[in-house]
Amino acid sequence: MTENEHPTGASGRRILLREVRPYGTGDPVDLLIDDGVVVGIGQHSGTDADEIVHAGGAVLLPGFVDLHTHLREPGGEDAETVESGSTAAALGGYTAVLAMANTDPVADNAVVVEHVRRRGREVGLVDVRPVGAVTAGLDGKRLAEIGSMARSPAEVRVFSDDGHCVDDPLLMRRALEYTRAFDGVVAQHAQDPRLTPGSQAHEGPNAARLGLAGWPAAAEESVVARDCMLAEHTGGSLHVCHVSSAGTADFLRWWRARSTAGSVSAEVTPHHLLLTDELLETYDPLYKVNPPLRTDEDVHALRTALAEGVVDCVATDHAPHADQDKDCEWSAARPGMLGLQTALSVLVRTMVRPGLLDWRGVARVLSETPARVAGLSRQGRPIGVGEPANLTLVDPDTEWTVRGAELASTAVNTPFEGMVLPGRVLATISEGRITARDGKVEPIGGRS
Ligand SMILES: NC(=O)N[C@@H](CC(=O)O)C(=O)O
Repeated sequence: MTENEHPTGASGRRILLREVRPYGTGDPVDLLIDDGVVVGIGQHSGTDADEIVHAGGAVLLPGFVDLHTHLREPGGEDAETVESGSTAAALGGYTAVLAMANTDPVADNAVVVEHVRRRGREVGLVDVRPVGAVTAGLDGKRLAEIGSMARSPAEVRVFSDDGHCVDDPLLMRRALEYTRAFDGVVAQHAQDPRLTPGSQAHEGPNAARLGLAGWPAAAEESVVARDCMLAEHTGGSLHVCHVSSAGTADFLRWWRARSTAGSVSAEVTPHHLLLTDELLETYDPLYKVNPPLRTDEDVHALRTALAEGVVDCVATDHAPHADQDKDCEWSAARPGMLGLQTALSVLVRTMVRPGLLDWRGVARVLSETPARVAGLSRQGRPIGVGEPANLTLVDPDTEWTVRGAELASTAVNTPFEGMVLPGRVLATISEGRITARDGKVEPIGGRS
């Protein structure tokens, strides 16, 4: 299948969205979709539609694209599968997700990435795009089969050792050079391992009080600075995963003002926009994550950087873990948090309600920029006639209580357990097919 075909299968149906507000502005309009494409925006009678969705003035956005999802298949199916993760993604408003390579076996060759892409198509709820590993077996020693993954039917464009840092500067340089040849991107988990041996939490007074080994922000900042320089030197494309510190944001601001070559994009996670290391007090491993939750000052710097476009997108780092890996003492627990079904709500709470981002800004950080970074030409498009119908309908006002057990993931490790958050996804439309509506995915059998 090529980029121009319909990854989740065009419906051939006519769907009328009644009374939607594209980007949350203006008077409500009706939007007509036919065979996967938006064919009309304005007033429509609805008499010739197969299906009508009454939106009541809800906000319409381009479908969300997650650059950083751990789907755990193959090898970690007790935490998540392509099917359960795709379900969570569709319910969270996503029409495409990039599936990280730290599976078992590692996605460092064409066979594994093709398997993941195929499973995504079989499930058919979101466009699942495998990320390829940068180094074989994520060992940081030699490059993975980057070219063969890029040329394979899985069409891999983003490469990452996420969970591990590509800390050898020569390998990082080679990866940036190599991926440049096919417009690829290296997504770096920036963490100097020599500065973070045995690290458990943000290095600061809270970790010290609890006797937890620290993960200093400098371990991230120094790698980001080095990699930006390597991107400029090689002309390659660097994507910085999960920016977590005020210092990284400051560096990127400075870098963007002076850089002349290469390309740098950066993501922040919803949890780093809301949560701080004060939560360590609970000693609850739900709050253990890599990079760690940091301070209030970092949270505010990250919000400002996202509003300014210095950090240019939001990615979930959705990291499901089975109960036995979270329901244990802090130091034995695996780092990571669920994120797909709460990302929009956390963004509404941290950025939209405080006036830091409007809905156009939300479309930019959740959809347009991630689609551009991933090279997905059918995603992150403007809402307009002739465009592919990858869309998300949002009720900005309704508040809901997060319950891990009610989320679609196999794992339940949400750090937002019990929190009341604003904003709900009413419906997700992928290539003209309703994939999620009113908190339920639409069965694939319902597709014509
Ligand atoms: N972000 C996380 O805390 N966890 C990630 C990998 C990682 O970055 O350690 C995971 O795969 O679980």
